[in-house]
Amino acid sequence: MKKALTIAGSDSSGGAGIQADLKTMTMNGVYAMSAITALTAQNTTGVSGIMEVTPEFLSLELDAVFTDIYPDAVKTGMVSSSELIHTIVNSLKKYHAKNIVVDPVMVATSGAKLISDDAIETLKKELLPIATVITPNIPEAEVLSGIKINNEEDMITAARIIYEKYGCNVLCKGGHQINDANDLLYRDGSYIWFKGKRINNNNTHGTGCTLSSAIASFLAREESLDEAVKHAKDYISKALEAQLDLGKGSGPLAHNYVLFEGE
Ligand SMILES: Nc1ncnc2c1ncn2[C@@H]1O[C@H](COP(=O)(O)OP(=O)(O)O)[C@@H](O)[C@H]1O
Ligand SMILES: Cc1ncc(COP(=O)(O)O)c(N)n1
Repeated sequence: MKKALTIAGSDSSGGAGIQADLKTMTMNGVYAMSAITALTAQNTTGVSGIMEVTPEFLSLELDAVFTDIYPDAVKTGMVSSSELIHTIVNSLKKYHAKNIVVDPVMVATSGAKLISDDAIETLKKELLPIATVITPNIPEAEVLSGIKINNEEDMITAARIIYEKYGCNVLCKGGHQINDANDLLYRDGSYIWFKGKRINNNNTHGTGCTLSSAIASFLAREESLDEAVKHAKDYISKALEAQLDLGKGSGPLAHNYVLFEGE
C-alpha cells in the first residue's frame, strides 16, 4: 500500500487540518500518517486557542515517520512560525521527500489568522521552492503574487508570477470566486483549468485541507499531477454535494459520502 504524510495543525472539530487530511487520505486508498505542528481549539464558528509544538518536537515526529514508514507523498498545511517551517524544510531535504504538496494556509474559513507575518516570508523563501505543487486559494495567491485577483485572467497572471518567482507548480483554487468553482493549475510553464460547478453549500470548513491531501494521496499512487488534481477535484465535489450540515457555523465535509444518507 502507498503511504502519505500530513504535516499540519490539529482541528478539535475534526473538519480541517490533520483530521480532514487523515480522513481524505484513508478514503483515497493510502496509508495516512501525521506530524502535528500545533493544536487548535476550534469549531465551526472559530478558533479559540492555538498551542504550537516546539521545533525540536516536530523534528522528532518527522524523524520517527521518515526512518520507519517512508511516505510516498507529503502534504503540509498550517505551519504558523518561521522556526517550524525551517524544521520541516530541513527534514524534507534530509530525507529526500518526494511529491511535496504545500497548502499555504494563512486564514481559516472562519476568519482566524493561522500564520505569522515573518513565517509567510520563510514559507516563500524556503518551503515553496521545494514543493511539487502549492495550492493557494485566491486571497493566499494575492499575498504570494503581490497582485489583486478579480477574475480568471488575474488567476492565470498570479499563478504565473508565483511559478516564476518560486519555481513551484501552482494550483490556484477558485472556491472564493463569485460564480464558478474553477481551479487553475499552472505547471511546467503552461496552464490547465479544472472546471467545477459551484455547489450551493456553505459548509466549506476544511475544503482546502481536503483538496491538498487528496492530491497528495493520488500523487502517492503514482498518478501524474494533472490526473491527481482531477481526481482530487472530483472527491471534493462529491464531499460537498452530500450536503452534510453540522455545527453552528461553516460545517465540515462528508468524507464518507458513500455511507451518508442526509441525516
Ligand atoms: N461551493 C463550492 N462548490 C464547488 N466547489 C467548491 C466550493 N467551494 C470550494 N470549492 C472547491 O474546493 C476546493 C478548495 O477551494 P477553496 O475554498 O478556494 O480553498 P480554501 O479552503 O483553502 O479557502 C477547490 O477545489 C474549490 O474549487
Ligand atoms: C488546523 C487548521 N488547519 C487549516 C485550517 C484551514 O481550513 P480550510 O481548509 O477551511 O481553509 C484550519 N481551519 N485549521
